[in-house]
Amino acid sequence: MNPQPTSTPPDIIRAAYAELIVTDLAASRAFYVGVLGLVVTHEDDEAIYLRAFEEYLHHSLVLRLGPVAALAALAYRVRSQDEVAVAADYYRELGVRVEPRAVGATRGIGEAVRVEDPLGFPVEFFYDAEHVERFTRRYDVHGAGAISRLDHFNVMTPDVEAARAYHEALGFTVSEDIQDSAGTTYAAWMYRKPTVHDVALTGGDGPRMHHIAFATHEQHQILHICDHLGALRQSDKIERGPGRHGVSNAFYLYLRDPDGHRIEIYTQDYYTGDPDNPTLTWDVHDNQRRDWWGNPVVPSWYSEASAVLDLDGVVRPLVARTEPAEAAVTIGADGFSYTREGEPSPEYKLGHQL
Ligand SMILES: O=S(=O)(O)c1ccc(O)c(O)c1
Ligand SMILES: [Fe+2]
Repeated sequence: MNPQPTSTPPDIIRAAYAELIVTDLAASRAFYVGVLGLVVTHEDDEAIYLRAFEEYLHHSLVLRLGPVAALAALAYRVRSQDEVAVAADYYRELGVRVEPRAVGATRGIGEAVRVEDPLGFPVEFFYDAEHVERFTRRYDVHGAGAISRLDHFNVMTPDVEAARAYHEALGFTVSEDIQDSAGTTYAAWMYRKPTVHDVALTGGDGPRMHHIAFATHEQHQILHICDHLGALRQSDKIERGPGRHGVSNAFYLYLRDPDGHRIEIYTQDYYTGDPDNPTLTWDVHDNQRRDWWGNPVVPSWYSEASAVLDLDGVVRPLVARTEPAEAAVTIGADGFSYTREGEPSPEYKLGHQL
């Protein structure tokens, strides 16, 4: 693989949609439409095309029926239809698999290109897409848990530094990251749109999809989703949170869908659009980095993630992370995390699980 292509990278605007393989469309519909309130743009026996309320493109999420729950595509919108060809050339020079996609290969999407990126992820670049009704002001259909837009992808990959360099070459900028005193990077958040991230890199065995995140405008929408799941006696779909992130400052909730795909609902991160936006680096031992209130990260959040398909629909084999694992170093090996640097935290705030 050519690590540093000379050709121009595609001009990526934002993380736009994800395509997930689910094993039971009805169960998935009950979750994504019945609980999360996403709008159905189109549905048939094979797939459901969903959008968040502020999305005017055909969809923010495709749920496609299949035998194995997995990620089928992460799709970025580029600035013009010409940028699709730029993307194809860039990835051909990278020496990875490039598959042009005809108009309608994905319902509602025009001529596009899908690649197997250097990290092993199936990524689509598109511009032309069908415009549909934007439900921004359709308060008559917004539920109490109204989701406004897709915000970011979080991918699990063994070498975060290499993944960071690959995304920087694509024109992404790091807003925040987590490192240790030896310079190991455990996670990084990178953006094209002027918010904290379009993609986050989580160190771990990969390629795996850690989560897809949707944004709401306010905390009460996230709290309603929790209450709604409680009313359905489906509180087991709540994996982590609600809480306040240290990184990004967002108020967050992590859910697991009927297939175990992790979905984050997220609100109140911040603007990053000036050219000199400062990068914030967190110490991996800072107990407030992942939850500003110091609440522990549940072990499954570090260890579990969705399988990823190649462009033939085959699950990608995993590459093991060789650098230290965050879950091991924050409260394990050296036995400490801190709320205030230099002061030991009490056991109950170290996040040990019973
Ligand atoms: O848990 S972290 O505060 O590191 C975090 C920050 C932003 C995110 O989108 C996320 O998934 C996780
Ligand atoms: Fe996230």
